[in-house]
Amino acid sequence: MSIYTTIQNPEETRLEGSPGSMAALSSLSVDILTTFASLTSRHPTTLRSTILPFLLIPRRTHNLALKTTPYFHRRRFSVSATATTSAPQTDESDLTTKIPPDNRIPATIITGFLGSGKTTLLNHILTADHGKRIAVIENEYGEVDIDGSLVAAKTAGAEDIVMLNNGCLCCTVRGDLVRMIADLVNKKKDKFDHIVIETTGLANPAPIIQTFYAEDQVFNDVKLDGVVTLVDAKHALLHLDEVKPKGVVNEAVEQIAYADRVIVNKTDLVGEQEIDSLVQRIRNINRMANLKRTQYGKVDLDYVLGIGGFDLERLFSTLVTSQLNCNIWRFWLTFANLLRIESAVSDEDRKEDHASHDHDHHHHDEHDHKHGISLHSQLLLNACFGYLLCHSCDNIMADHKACGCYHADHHDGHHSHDHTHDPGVSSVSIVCEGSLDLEKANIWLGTLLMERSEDMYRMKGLLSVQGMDERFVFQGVHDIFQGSPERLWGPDEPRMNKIVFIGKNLDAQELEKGFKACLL
Ligand SMILES: Nc1nc2c(ncn2[C@@H]2O[C@H](COP(=O)(O)OP(=O)(O)OP(=O)(O)O)[C@@H](O)[C@H]2O)c(=O)[nH]1
Repeated sequence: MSIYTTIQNPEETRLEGSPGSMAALSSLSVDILTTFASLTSRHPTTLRSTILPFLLIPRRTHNLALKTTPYFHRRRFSVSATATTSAPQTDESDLTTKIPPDNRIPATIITGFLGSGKTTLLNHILTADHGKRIAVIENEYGEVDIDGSLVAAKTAGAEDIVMLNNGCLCCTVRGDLVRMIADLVNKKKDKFDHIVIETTGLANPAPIIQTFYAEDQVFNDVKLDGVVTLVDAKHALLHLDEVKPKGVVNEAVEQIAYADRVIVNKTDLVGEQEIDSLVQRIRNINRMANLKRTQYGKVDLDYVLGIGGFDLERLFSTLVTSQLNCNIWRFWLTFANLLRIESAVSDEDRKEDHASHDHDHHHHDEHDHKHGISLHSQLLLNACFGYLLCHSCDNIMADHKACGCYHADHHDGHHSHDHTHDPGVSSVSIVCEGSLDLEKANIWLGTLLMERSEDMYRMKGLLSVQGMDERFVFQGVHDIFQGSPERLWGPDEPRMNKIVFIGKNLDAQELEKGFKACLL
């Protein structure tokens, strides 16, 4: 039998053609979800082509300002279900046992603000003894590839390292990511068991996550396993507290909001109290992710790989299990609520509300906070159901143009994505031959950072230093910088300097002039 329902409002759900008794409704809801869950896991494509298409087609209708209007699209849900009202469901029903395994390749997204320790964690994963064959996709913000060579140099573990340097994964090179994953799968499927994607430090993870559900080429072969977010214990608050202009995304907040696992890294650089207040701040943004404190990204690998954070089976079985005793009205209500993607990101009121909660639960912070469905799962449903969240105005809409805040600059065809990065933040890359006078370079950098360390988010370079046979790796995050010799220069290798600065209001000419003045 078919059930048709129109969701108008979470408080006002109407059923048509359904049996009248609550008991019947209750078992029906289970049947619907069983069907849904098994279809989801067994035939991801089938699910999308038989059920979701009905739901996927975005309609240019209303502008849904969730904060002010508790209104949802009128959307006709059609779900086929065998309404076996005679077989009563029990609380012990274990729906997950009916779900066959999902054999798609798992993918992990490593994200975190600039310099938080993503590459350090990646190297830890790649050099650890886990028996997994890992393909790596690296995305760098600057035009010059520094991380790629640092990862490649240190690892024997990676099956494949592919670089995406010509833009940010969350916007301009999303298409490249899709092609790259499709390429990896088509040509080397049997050569790796896991894909790890390191985003730039300025990536907004939401559109990257959506790629895993919106693109058939990816969805059919790869499943998103989890989002791991690194947080720099010393500098994170600086970025989390930064007030951005309306419509500009705060990437540091977004990265935490979408995490399954948060790693508070660099705890050696700060005291316990600072870490505690940072953890509290993180909890205000994301109460559901697991959290660990570390140095140099040293975490157990099962904390970051094989998380199962985005399993559709898990999501739907959570829904089912939580609804076993409830009637179908409540089921739809829950479902409707899931579509209500609430931006944890800029809701200062909620932050206040949870401050006391976080304080009370302080000692449990780093353990289990899974009392609900996480933001990424909401995003998953969001992706499945064809809604988009506009970060410019916090509206949910069926397509970009349906958003009331439609602006050509961020919704146009060339640069269409649902967020805008801070235009004041940019990168300056310098590539030049020659050898550096290390002492001069030290003085220049020291002065630069004394004057501008807040604005200087990240510096990294592969340098040729006078009198040194090795490449010199230079790393800087705000006021902390360090350098060390790496591998030997090759006999025929030109001694090129490559250095990238990322920060706010950077003056490219001034930086280039300063750097070149340190060359001999
Ligand atoms: N003191 C300290 N330094 C760390 C720790 N983890 C990483 N670092 C250093 O921090 C710097 C940045 O680390 P990366 O791993 O390159 O950071 P990232 O997030 O990949 O940087 P981007 O890709 O540029 O955003 C490097 O110099 C690391 O050695 C830590 O726990 N403590």
